[in-house]
Amino acid sequence: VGDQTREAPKTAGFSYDKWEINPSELTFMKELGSGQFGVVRLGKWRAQHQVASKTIREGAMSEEDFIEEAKIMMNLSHLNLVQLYGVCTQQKPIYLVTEFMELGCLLNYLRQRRGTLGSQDLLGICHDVSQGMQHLEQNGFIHRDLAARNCLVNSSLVVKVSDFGMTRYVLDDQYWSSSGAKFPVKWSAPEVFNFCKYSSKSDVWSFGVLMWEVFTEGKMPFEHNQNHEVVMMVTQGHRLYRPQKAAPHIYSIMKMCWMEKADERPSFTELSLMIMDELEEAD
Ligand SMILES: CNC(=O)Nc1cc(-c2cccc(-n3cnc4cc(C(C)(C)C)ccc4c3=O)c2C)cn(C)c1=O
Repeated sequence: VGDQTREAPKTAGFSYDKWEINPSELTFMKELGSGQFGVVRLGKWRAQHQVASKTIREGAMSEEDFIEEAKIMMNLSHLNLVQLYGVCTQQKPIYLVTEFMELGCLLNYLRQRRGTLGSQDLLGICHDVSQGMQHLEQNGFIHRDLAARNCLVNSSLVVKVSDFGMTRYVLDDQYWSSSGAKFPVKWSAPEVFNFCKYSSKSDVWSFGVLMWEVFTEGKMPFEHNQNHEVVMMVTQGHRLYRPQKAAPHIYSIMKMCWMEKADERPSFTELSLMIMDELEEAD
């Protein structure tokens, strides 16, 4: 009975030996939106598993490099990382199949629920993200575009980090050149917007900005400033203000993430523990 009888591995992929998914076992339903690589749809695998499938628009991604990396990404499995289940590369366009997150992106979730979330809820969101990022850090994996827009929420209100490492495969140079209009300057550490020096410590800087997004319930960082002004302000030592919903202790965690020197910023392991302490303290 083919691989039906062989239990699929508990880890990421559906298929047994390869990380290829047989497209004939996928059915597509409603469109979820479109991102950097193209349209994303809700789908079903073997008629019962809900999945998200990302169609990769021609010319949007350096596909060979990605397919090489995909095997590694599929081994990154954690409760707070959106699981990559497999790829369909035997036809054009190729598509990626991932875990489906019912409530969509964290940024919209925060904006839609503005005023309804207590600081414990907000802290719980930050803890989820720090746990996922700790797993990436432990595996020497850098996200490069951590922000509330790149996190997703499921129906159990678990927050997961999405599209980690994917910026390396974006072909749109408006996106990845630091002077490009789409470059995420407001989430970037100084060593990133100056020298494109990425590390887990530059992800920590972005995590501090994500905490600020969470505690402002989805505000745009430096909302009255353009990217080039933010580069100057941050270089001169200016930082985002304390959100009203963030107690001084919480704000001090954000500020640690924004230390100018990367090695003075905490690790995700330390961040996770500090946030856990704040969560328990309030209980
Ligand atoms: C209602 N539920 C849902 O909508 N659920 C879901 C929505 C999306 C979704 C829908 C449209 C666009 C994008 N999207 C957004 N930003 C992206 C950013 C990048 C980088 C490279 C710039 C970081 C790459 C791809 C994307 C991308 O595909 C996503 C993640 C993905 N998943 C798994 C869901 O469960």
